[in-house]
Parts: sequence; structure tokens; C-alpha cells
Amino acid sequence: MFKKVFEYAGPHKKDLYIATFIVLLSVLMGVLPFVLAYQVISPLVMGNAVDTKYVCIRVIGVLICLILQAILYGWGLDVSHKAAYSTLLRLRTSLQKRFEAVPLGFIQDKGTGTIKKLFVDDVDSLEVLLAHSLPEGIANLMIPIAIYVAMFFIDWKLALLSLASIPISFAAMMIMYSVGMKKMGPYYMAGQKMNNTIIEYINGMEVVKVFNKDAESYERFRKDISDYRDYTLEWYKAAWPWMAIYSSLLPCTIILTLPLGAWFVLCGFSTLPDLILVLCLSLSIGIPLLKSLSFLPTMPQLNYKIAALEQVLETAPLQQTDAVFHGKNYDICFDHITFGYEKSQPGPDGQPMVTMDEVIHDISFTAKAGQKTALVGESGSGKSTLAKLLIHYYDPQQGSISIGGQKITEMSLEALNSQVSYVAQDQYLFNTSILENIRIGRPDATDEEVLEAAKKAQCMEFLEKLPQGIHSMAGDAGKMLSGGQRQRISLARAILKNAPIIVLDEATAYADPENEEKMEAAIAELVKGKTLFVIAHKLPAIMNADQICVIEHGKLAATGTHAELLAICEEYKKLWKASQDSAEWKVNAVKEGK
Ligand SMILES: Nc1ncnc2c1ncn2[C@@H]1O[C@H](COP(=O)(O)OP(=O)(O)OP(=O)(O)O)[C@@H](O)[C@H]1O
Repeated sequence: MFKKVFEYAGPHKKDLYIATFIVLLSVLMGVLPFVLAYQVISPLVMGNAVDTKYVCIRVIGVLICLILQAILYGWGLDVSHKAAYSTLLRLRTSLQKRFEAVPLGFIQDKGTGTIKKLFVDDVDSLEVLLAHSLPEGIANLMIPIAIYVAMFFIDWKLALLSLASIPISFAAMMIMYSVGMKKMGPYYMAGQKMNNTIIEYINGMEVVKVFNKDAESYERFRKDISDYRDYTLEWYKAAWPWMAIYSSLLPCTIILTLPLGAWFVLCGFSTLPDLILVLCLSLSIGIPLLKSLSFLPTMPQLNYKIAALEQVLETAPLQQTDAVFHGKNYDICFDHITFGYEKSQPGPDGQPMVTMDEVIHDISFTAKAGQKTALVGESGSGKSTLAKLLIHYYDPQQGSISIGGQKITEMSLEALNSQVSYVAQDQYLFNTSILENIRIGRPDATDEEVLEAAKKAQCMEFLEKLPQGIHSMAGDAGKMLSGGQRQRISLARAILKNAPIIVLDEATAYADPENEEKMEAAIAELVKGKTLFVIAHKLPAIMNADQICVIEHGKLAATGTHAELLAICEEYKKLWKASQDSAEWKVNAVKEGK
């Protein structure tokens, strides 16, 4: 763990060494007064004469040592803090660079709370390690070691007595570390979950209030924060007894030295001056020893956090090149695609572990240029995942996707984006004017072109009712717009972008009948002469598609036209029947006035 952190420090490694050395001198200054005290006590006990000057010099020596100790300590920490915060800056910059390179899907899956926790809390917690644990821990540990070596030279029997409390404390420490590490995974995950839930709760406050969802969302909020409390307490409960044992035992360096040492002196095994010196030295190392280990309880947490950071820093970047799009046409080819979502969870050793949940199994098909290809299948069968693979949200584990013969991994994401418009259910409106929100589709479009796109997307009917029309702020207008109207704004974006390939992921899923009609008109405008890739639950909407791909549990069950699939594909027949039943149910419900 220390090695990794030193690696993060990069050019500031040198400052960390300097800080450690300065703190080491400071700890030494804390030990010297005990040696000076010995020089006064020993002659007194032995009945040797000491004059006032001899005592005064030692007392002044003690004062100088204490002043130097404080100055050196402050200086050492100053150097270590500068190195620590520069390292945190480096680490945050590396994280930011990694986040820029990894697939967008990876970022979305992590969740805002987890990402905030990584960037802010987890990186911040390394400050303790860099600014304190490393320089103070090392310095406070090295001095006792040096003193023990000296004690062995003075009298090895007394030195052994002084060491007696260490093995038991050490065993308690190891147990604390190992139980702490085992509980760390669930504790850390609970922290991540709580962060995500809090952010989701705050972001969704408006929906919560409008839809009276207080009880349900508050319940989840309450559960996640109480889970976090429970896991934290569980960790403390497991680790505290061992912490208590070693922190009480460790400083008791004279527990055996005093009684047995006195007996050794009486028996003539050791001399009185040696006993006094060993006692003074034993007393001097209690505090440094305890200080050096005061950081230990945080080590399992730090270890886990570093592993979680490492996992992100080692995430494979999205496979792309700088090349522009040079496909020979717009045929979209899925070639033996296998994909699974990665999940991070605590492994058996308590360290974070990545597992994979395969949801797409060896799928191959081609969506022909200029044609309409539809994906159908039960909920959870993998349709949206395939669409997200096409827009390069993720890299598949196996296989490739190409457009006009050029693999999407062999072009830049920008080049791919310029060829594909993706319209999904959840459309994000930025808090700027609606005009600018539509202009995102093509930043160099003129106001007139934006207006034209808005008209084609059937937006004017509701934009005209807004006080400032298309210049209204989306943040304010968003509250007055229905989901369907917001979707029409995103369709206007796509119309303006005018990309040759359109991916529609359940675009009309939640539209009411009136909105659906308008959206269908907007979509018809959008898809004119384009290569269309549609995911729809409503089968009647895609029955005219040139090709329908039936996805069943992540596998391609069949492809064909509506008529062909009705003849050959059981899964399609089932889906068609279900959609017919649901249409019938709606008609009956309307007739009965439900
Ligand atoms: N971000 C994700 N992380 C982990 N698993 C996911 C993620 N997104 C989807 N899945 C899982 O992958 C499988 C396929 O999901 P996908 O959304 O592609 O299905 P779908 O056919 O589009 O479903 P629906 O019609 O309900 O939108 C499901 O089991 C789903 O739970």
C-alpha cells in the first residue's frame, strides 16, 4: 500500500523523504530528555556528587530538546502536507484523465455519488497517509527500534524484559487488521450506496414532491443511511477490542522491566545504572510507539480505498483512434458481440473485486444502410444494451461493431457521434435556453436553422405558449413541459444534427396518445432517408420495418420481416400476441370508460 502511495507522489516523493527525516529528528529530540534525566538520576541514586552547574546544563538541554522537537515537528509536517496535497492534486488529475478516457457507460454505471466519493472523500483520506502516517509513523517507529538496539548493547536481559509487551500487542494488531479488512468491503459499499442514494434523492426532489413519492424514496434513503451506520458499527465492534488491547499494552514497556529488573539487580545479574538507563529509555519509547501505531486502525479503510482508486485508474480506456469516419456506406454490422456489465463488489479477501454479468451472447446481424431495423424482445433481453454498444457507450468483451466496414473502435468517438444520433427515453435538458438546448445538435447552426428543426419536431405548438418562446430557459420551462414535449426538443436536436444513422431507443415509450402522434410526425421527419435502428416495445410501430431482430435472453432468436417472423419465430409470435392483447385491453378499457 505504501509503495503505491509513494508512486502516486511522483516528483514529491523526495519531499516525503525529507519530511520523514525531519520528523525523525523531532522524535529524537523527544527521546533525548530521558537520556539527560538519566544522567541526573543515575549519579544521585548511586550516591555520586553532582553540582548545580551539571544539573542546570542538563535542564537547559531538556528545554532546548523540547523546543527543537516542536520546531522540527511543525517543519516536518509542513513539508509533508505540501507533498501530500500536491500528490492529491496529481491523483485527482489522473482520475479525471482516466474518466475522460473510459467508456461513458462505465461512468453512468458508477453513479454520481460513487464518483464524488472517489474524487473527494477517498482521495482526501490519503492525506492522512501521506502527511501523517508516513512521516510520523515511520519516524516514531524507527526511534524505538534504534533505542531497542542500544538497550541490547547496554543489557540484553533488561532489553528483552522491555520488549515483552510487544509480541502480544503485535498479535492484537494483526487480528485487528485482518478482522477490519474483512468488514471493510460491505462497509465501503454501504458508503458508496449511501452517497448515490443521497445524490439521487436530492436530484429527484422535484419528482418526489410532485408524485408524492416521499414515503417510498425516503424509505430507501433511510435504509441506505442506516445500513451505513450498521456496517460502520459492525466494523468498529469487530476492531475495537483489539485496538484497546494493543493500545493499552504497547506503552507498558516497564511492566516487566521494573519488577524483574530490580530482582536482576538484587541477584547481581544486572547493574543499577543499567537498570535506570533501560527504564528511562523504556519510558521514552512508549509515546513514539503508540503514535506510530495510532494510524493503524485507519489502514484497512485506506487499503480498501486505495484498491478502489486503483480499480478506476486501471479501467481500460474506450478503444478508439483519432481516425475520422471513412466507412464505404452506413451498413451497421454486429459481428459476434458478447458483452457483460462489470460489477465491483467485495471479494473473499475483503478487497474490491470485479465480476462480470454477461447479458449479450454472441450476437451477429447487419442493419442495412437506408433501411429500418428494429430490435424486439422481452424486457431485460438486451435491446438497449445493443443500442448502447452501437453508440460506443461500452466496448464489448468479444466481437466488433462496424459501420460501412470501419470498426467503431477504429475511429474517434467524435467521428462516430457525427454519424449517429441517439434518441432515448430520458433526455437531459441543460439549464440554458431551449434554443441553445436544440443547438447542441449542431453547434454552428444559425437561429433560423434551429427554429426550422424545432418546427419539424412539432415543438412550436408548445414553445409559442411559453412567455419567451424558444428563448425560455429550459430549467424554468422544463417544469412546464411534459415528458413528451421534452422528448420532442431532443428530436429537434437530432433533426438539426442530421446524422445519417438514427438510433431510437423506446423514444415514444411514455408518450400519451396526443404526444405520441406528434412524436411520430417528428420522428418521420427525422428518419427520412436515414439508416434507422429502432428499439420498441410497441410492436405495431415497427411491423413495417425492413428487418426485425428478435432478442431472447441476450441471444438473437431470429431475424426477418414481420410476416416472416410470425411464420417462423415462437418468441416473436408470443410478443406479437402480447402486444395484440394489450391493444385489445386498452380498447375495452376505453369503451368501459376506465
Ligand atoms: N448498467 C447496467 N449495469 C448492470 N446491468 C445492467 C445495466 N443495464 C442493463 N443491465 C442488465 O442487462 C440486461 C439487459 O438490459 P437491457 O436494458 O439491455 O434490456 P432491454 O431489453 O433493453 O430491457 P427494456 O426493454 O426493459 O428496456 C438486464 O438483465 C439488465 O438488468
